[in-house]
Amino acid sequence: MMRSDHQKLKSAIDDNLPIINLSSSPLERSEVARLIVKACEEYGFFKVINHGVPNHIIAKMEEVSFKFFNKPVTEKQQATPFGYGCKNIGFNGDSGEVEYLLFPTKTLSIAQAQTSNPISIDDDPTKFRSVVSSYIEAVRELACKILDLMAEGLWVHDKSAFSKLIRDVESDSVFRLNHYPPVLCSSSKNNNSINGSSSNSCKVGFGVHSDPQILTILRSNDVGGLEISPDHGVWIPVSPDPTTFFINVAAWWCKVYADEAAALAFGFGFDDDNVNVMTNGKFVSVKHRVLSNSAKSRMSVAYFGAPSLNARVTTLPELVTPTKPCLYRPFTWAEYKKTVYSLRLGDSRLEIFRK
Ligand SMILES: C=C1C[C@]23C[C@@]1(O)CC[C@H]2[C@@]12CC[C@H](O)[C@@](C)(C(=O)O1)[C@H]2[C@@H]3C(=O)O
Ligand SMILES: O=C(O)CCC(=O)C(=O)O
Ligand SMILES: [Fe+2]
Repeated sequence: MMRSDHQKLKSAIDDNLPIINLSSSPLERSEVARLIVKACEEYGFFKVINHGVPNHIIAKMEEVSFKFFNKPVTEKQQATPFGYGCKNIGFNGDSGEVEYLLFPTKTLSIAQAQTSNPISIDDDPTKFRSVVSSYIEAVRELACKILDLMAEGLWVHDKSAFSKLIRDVESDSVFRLNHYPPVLCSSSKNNNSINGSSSNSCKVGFGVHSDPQILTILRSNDVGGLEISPDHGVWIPVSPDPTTFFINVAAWWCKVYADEAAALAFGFGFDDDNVNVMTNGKFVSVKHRVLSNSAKSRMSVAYFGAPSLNARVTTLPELVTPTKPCLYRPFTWAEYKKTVYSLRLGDSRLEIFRK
């Protein structure tokens, strides 16, 4: 990372995370778009206020999550076609002090169709589905609003170029409810602690990773634990704020769209001193993790907006010039996803797609 970038980051950290106010007037829209792009450049992570998601939808979502995680394990395991998991994350040996419900958003329509096979997820199964459907619809709108502003801030010709990927009916978006039960921090050596050392260390709820989709819309209850690492070796605790949403930008999207978009928009070249995955396009995808709380349960809800499996991800034509060629070969979301799911949480995934 260049020295000036490093300093910029440090001063921004002291001022806390970027906060984007989405209730701006039409006149302020271009300024909001600029601030979003700046936040993506410096952190790949920001929080939004005045987001427009109705409080009652958020409150109901929290209520049904709480109710679900309070059920006996055997009941939670029967929550088909929704995928319940406990401690094991993914298929390659990652684990954490977390239980979760994870499913593609399309599952809801499948569940709707399976009326003969009721889902034991709520005393009233239709309530769970309708609460989750309304929540997903609302956060998808929020994601689209943000993606449109990003396109605007990057001077991309087609302002809906990004949002239309997740509006697609075949979108491969994913929804996840996480519950981190209270776990005592250990003062002895522990295999599942942050560093495995003998210091007073907290257990890992969700290990270090970056999210693979286009954009993540994350909300939690008022219990902390989430930490982000905008700079190697630096971990910043994110104060919980249940009235807001936290936004995470994914790495592949940054590379295929934003590398050149951001470079052109901000006058940075690809031949800067440190041409690498994270800084190449000046957008970053933040590494994050969750540490368990020793006294309270953390609950989080994440919507991971993704394109359809066969969406071909290429650089937008207006952003390619003879002197700013595309650095990565085009790939489909299916190809990228397959790679991601064959790897561990913290593994790096993008080099495979370099030209
Ligand atoms: C270990 C893994 C879990 C994960 C798939 C992966 O192979 C690597 C990425 C992980 C992640 C992180 C963000 C989301 O929570 C998630 C659903 C995703 O799309 O990628 C998870 C995957 C998972 O839990 O299955
Ligand atoms: O629980 C959280 O705050 C973060 C969860 C997360 O990073 C994820 O589900 O990918
Ligand atoms: Fe994540």
